[in-house]
Amino acid sequence: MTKNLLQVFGAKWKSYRHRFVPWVCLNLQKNERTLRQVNDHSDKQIRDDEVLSSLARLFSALLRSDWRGQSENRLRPTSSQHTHLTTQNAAPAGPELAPCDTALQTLGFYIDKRSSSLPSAGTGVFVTQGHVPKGVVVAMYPGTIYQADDPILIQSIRNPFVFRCIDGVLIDGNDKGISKLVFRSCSGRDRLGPFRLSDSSWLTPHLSNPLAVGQYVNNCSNDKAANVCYQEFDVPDGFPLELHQYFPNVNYRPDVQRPLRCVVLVSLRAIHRGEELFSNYYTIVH
Ligand SMILES: C[S@@+](CC[C@H](N)C(=O)[O-])C[C@H]1O[C@@H](n2cnc3c(N)ncnc32)[C@H](O)[C@@H]1O
Repeated sequence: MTKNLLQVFGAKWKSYRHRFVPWVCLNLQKNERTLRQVNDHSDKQIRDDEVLSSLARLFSALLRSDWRGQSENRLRPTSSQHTHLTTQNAAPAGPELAPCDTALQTLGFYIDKRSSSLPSAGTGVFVTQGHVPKGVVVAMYPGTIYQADDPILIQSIRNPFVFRCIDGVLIDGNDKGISKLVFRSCSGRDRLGPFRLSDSSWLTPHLSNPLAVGQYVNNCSNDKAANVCYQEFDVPDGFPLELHQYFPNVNYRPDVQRPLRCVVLVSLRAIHRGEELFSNYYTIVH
């Protein structure tokens, strides 16, 4: 009986401790070494231009394979608009492919949510097809972007999916409840003519951008070392307009005078098919 109670308490504690401030502070000290190692090596695991070109390659492939798509009411530019805005990355329409197959073809791997390999950790993210090389973008952290002074109190209550960037910008990656409603509403609001500027399909079981599951990556432990790290970047003005529809992020405030903040997860080593992704919740490289 006492053993059972201890087991239940232990499981509850393991899933709650990441939100318990004294525990976080203790572990920040423990994790300083990891942070310094990353910073000593170079400020970022991979350069911003590598992140952007990898995303542009995937998004272009998704657009091509979804060109005649019947999957959802995604707005597409007319052919004349596309000719006008097209980039070197956006080649003509290709054969229709499911987004996961497009990811596999373009990046050489595919990730998906599954029951975690850690007891009591709920859902995690796994490499389900292919092989991830070291130093590539593996996943994106979807969600609504709140500037440091935006109101987020109600959305943050009992919400383990709020990600804090170094400069205080927050990303709410919760795909349920009020967070879901807020993302949908902001995503529907922000359009430029026929173009959607963000992707809300991560709130459904059918993802248009298969990388948008980064909020489900679990924290590393003594047995399971981190194999991915978070890396922040801002989307530059020159990013092709027609590809914005695959960014799983949207600003909460419509009048934000700064580029869209995004967070990607970058591989720290080669990751093989069947392995679960683990990050360090207290290490961000910006
Ligand atoms: C951002 S969510 C990750 C997704 C989560 N596993 C789920 O199923 O919703 C963070 C929560 O996952 C759980 N978690 C993450 N890493 C864990 C670990 N190493 N051990 C136990 N629980 C963990 C904790 O409940 C934490 O508050």
